[in-house]
Amino acid sequence: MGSTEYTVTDVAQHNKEGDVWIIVDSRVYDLSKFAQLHPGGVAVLLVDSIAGRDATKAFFGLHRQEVLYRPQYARLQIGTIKGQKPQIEPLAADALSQVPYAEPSWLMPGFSSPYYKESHRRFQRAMRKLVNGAILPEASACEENGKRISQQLVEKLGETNIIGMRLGPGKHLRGKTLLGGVITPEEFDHFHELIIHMELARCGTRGYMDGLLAGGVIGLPPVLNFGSPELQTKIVPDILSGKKTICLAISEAFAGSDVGGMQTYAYKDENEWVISGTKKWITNGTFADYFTVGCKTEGGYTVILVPRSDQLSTKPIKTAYSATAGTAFVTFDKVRVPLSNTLGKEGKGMSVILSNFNHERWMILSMSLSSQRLIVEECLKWSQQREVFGKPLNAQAIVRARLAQMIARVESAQSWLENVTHQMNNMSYAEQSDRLAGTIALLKQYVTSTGRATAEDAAQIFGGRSVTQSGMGKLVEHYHRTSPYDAILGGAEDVMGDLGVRQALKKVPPNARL
Ligand code: HEM
Repeated sequence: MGSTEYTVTDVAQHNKEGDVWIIVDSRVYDLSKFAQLHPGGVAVLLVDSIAGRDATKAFFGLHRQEVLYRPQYARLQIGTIKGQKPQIEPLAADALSQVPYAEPSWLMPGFSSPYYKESHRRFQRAMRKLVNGAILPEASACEENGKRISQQLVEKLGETNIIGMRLGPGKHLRGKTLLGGVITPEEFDHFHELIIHMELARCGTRGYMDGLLAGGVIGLPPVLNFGSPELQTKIVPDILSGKKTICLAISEAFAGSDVGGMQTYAYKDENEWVISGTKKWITNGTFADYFTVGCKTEGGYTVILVPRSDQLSTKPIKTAYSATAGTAFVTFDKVRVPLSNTLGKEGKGMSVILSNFNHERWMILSMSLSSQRLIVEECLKWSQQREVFGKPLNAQAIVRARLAQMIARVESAQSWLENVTHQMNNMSYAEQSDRLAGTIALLKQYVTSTGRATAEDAAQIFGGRSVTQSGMGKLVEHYHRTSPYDAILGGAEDVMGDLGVRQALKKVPPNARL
């Protein structure tokens, strides 16, 4: 990157084929050789309004600013315009977006919140820095190439105790150093956990977010809540440190939201379970070392912890999102595990499975909402920088009307989510199962259905750019393609709505009358 200072007149001399300079945001670029390689073609760079001119507006109408920071393009900069300073700079790794509604209100200057304390602010800053520095680059690469999360990053998640924190507060965090010591285990609550989920989702890489050990967030709690102390001592430390991974295996081709339809069967042989059957859509299943498996057993259902073995095989399932999630079809062929691997009481597995759903759904909807907010930010920025019919896109009333709906959706869901999170902080696990299952189901339905409405609005605002996987609309394309996942995983949207209402109806007093 050159540091020479030029005048606008100097740049204007370089305005023909083989000798093209342009200005973008006070930086001078020599495109003479690059023009022939330009992905947008050479001709667009040679027109009178571009070659030798300030092309800032044209550039930002067609490219994301990150293009300028890619090393192969950054070196095209030969200097700057004398007396001018760049106005468009990348944000620092821990910085907050200044775009209204791009951050939840508790992070916006001048706003306060009854829920968040100083420890949450410290934690949020550290988490954002970690996500932008250590996670986002790998997330973007893996989302595209389909490779699983690197072992190096898994271990970093272990070392910072993010793996443990994503399970929520509890004794598994005792004595641990959280995110380099930025907060103590005693301070850690569900709002810190919410921050982790929401910061991670800002990567805008839905498949990778599942690949980032989401299987453990749903597969390990049954071990922590229902496994014997001996079993916990044997497997939990390795999982929390990132040496081993675990996933949850409940759904089957025979049973999705109707969990009771599962056919994977376990019978007892002396002091072992013998398990046969199949599981489908198992997140992280392609690489997990342990499987928390829902089985039909004599007289009911039982949840059993199953280590990977020769009798357990996994194969990848191709899905609409990235293979980095490790979505698997799992086959159990007379797999034998000790009876001591039972999680909870034999025959009482359904309550283990159902109570586990609340935290899973809360995590999914938190991440889904954060992804939705990212799309609101994309649309606010784009509607400002994109000019159509000689005016910014947001000069159109219909665009502003869509933005109004989008903002209202994320803000209302955020308030509801923070209320639910506050309740989680003040209820035991059993109380949450009893009192929050319906509310969380309704909130999940709300977030995922509004998410798809937002995806549609964003697609209209981005037009053709919303259907290409690179360029200006890449996050919108991704969200539009992957947001329906959240409406299915952890319980289909329609079932969520129904569950929420049925739970409420159960509690309508029999003597209630108008
Ligand atoms: C520093 C100067 C420039 C660099 C490094 C650059 C680089 C790129 C890259 C990498 C793409 C592929 C799409 C993407 O990744 O976003 C692209 C596309 C494009 N560029 Fe440039 N470009 C530059 C300047 C310009 C200018 C001044 C124009 C003015 C008209 C222009 C017009 C286009 C067009 C029309 C496309 C295709 C956009 C699309 O498919 O939606 N580029 N450019």
